[in-house]
Amino acid sequence: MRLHVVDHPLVSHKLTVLRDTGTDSPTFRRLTDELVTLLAYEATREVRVEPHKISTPVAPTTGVHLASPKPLVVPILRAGLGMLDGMMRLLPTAEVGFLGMVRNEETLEASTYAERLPEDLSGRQCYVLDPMLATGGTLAAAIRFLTDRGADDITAICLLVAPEGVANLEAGLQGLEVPVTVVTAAQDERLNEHGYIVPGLGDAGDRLYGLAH
Ligand SMILES: O=P(O)(O)OC[C@H]1O[C@H](OP(=O)(O)OP(=O)(O)O)[C@H](O)[C@@H]1O
Ligand SMILES: O=c1cc[nH]c(=O)[nH]1
Ligand SMILES: [Mg+2]
Repeated sequence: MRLHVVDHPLVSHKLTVLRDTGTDSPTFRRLTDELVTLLAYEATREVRVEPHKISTPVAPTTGVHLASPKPLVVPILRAGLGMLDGMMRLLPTAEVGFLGMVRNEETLEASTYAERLPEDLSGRQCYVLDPMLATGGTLAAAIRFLTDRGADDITAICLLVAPEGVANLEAGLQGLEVPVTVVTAAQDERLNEHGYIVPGLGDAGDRLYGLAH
């Protein structure tokens, strides 16, 4: 597994505002959207393209366009939904599949409550969207879903990751042939005793979609 921490002052600036307890839900949603677009630029560096002939007003030429089959974008509900528009801004013709997953806050085990993905993902590049990689249980389960259906290349975009979650994910993916990359704005210090990322930003789903404050 490859971990890519995007090192850019604008990413760090926006992330700092996002973390702040004083940032309200509308601002949190807007910053998430902006951050995802910046991360998506890095995450799509190896998106597959194929040659494409066009004519400019001056001359014929050969450029590229997205290869077929088109990439699949998979937001993990609920919090990953807040990342979808920022991703689709860069990949407007991608297909979108959905996974609904929730972590039990006592056991920290992830379970799946909704799934709407194409049956056959053979040869597909997949982009998984989830703001938080904490224990890594949710992302590991999502990646298994996709590879079980034939996905052959997976990139996850996470706003924040915890070192423990990265290590767990790496261990959980042992033996998997499919390349997996995680692109993130920051790797934080650790998890606390409740499985929350420290310093983190709190509960991403609540901050995106919970009661406004
Ligand atoms: O790495 P893990 O320890 O599995 O935790 C990370 C998961 O927890 C959060 O979702 P949550 O379960 O809170 O659901 P929500 O998006 O509906 O708030 C987050 O969006 C991740 O999906
Ligand atoms: O810090 C964390 C950990 C899991 N889920 C969140 O939303 N935040
Ligand atoms: Mg949550």
